[in-house]
Amino acid sequence: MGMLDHEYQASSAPLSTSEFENRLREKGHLYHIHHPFHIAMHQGRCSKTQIRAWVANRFYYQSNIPIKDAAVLANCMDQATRREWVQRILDHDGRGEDPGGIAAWIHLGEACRLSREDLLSHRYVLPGVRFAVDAYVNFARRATWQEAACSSLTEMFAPEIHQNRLDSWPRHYPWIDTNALGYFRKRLSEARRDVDHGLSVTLAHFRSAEQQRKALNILQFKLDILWCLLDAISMAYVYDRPPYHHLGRDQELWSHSV
Ligand SMILES: O=C(O)c1cc(C(=O)O)c2c(n1)C(=O)C(=O)c1cc(C(=O)O)[nH]c1-2
Repeated sequence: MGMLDHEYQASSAPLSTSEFENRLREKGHLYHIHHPFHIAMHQGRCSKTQIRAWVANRFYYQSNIPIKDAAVLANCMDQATRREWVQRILDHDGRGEDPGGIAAWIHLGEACRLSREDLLSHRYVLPGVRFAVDAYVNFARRATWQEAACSSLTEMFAPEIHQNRLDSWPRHYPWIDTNALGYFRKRLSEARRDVDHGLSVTLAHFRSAEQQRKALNILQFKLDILWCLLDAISMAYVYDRPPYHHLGRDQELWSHSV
């Protein structure tokens, strides 16, 4: 298992809270910010088709985050936690005057010349992306709410990736209206707030050495999901191996309706 070995070694002494937090944060070296597709995107090496493919596929993740958070609420008997957690659903679905994150992502899609219908139909969602995202939602359905809170902690590493996009996209992809990057701006503060809550739940709940190892493995599972998502996109749009490529294709984006 190479670099992951330490998570499986039996040890009975729990880490101190700060050591445990450090170990969770060290997982940042496996964040998808280091995936070759993301590096190419930040360096301006993505084609318009590759950007469109990423935006259309990532929309499936966006669409499922509120479903995932509703599953967390459904498993949580603690009213104080629900009061705080429900904000995550409102962040994405919006409320009152606030159109929310899903609407902001659709705006991004339209700026990339994808229609609302292209996004909402999920017609460009690759099977590998679907499976990875569904695994996250299904995990939140079956896990305890504290385990699900722990799985959201990849967001510790998200502000940096959103900031990178805000910094590099206007330079590299001037064909995308910068007003459409509002989603990334919005997430900078929302992700920090989510992490404060998710981290306090995780540090308080996972106390024994065994539980701490479990938490680290849950975080690894979530890192795997994000990494697999980009692997699926790379397979189709970098290596030109979309599903059923033996049939050939005559369109810009792979679509499940072919
Ligand atoms: O753009 C990204 O790289 C990225 C990563 C993640 C993440 O680390 O899970 C989230 C988001 N964005 C995001 O926008 C978002 O709303 C979000 C919610 C969650 C979660 O696990 O509850 N992760 C993420």
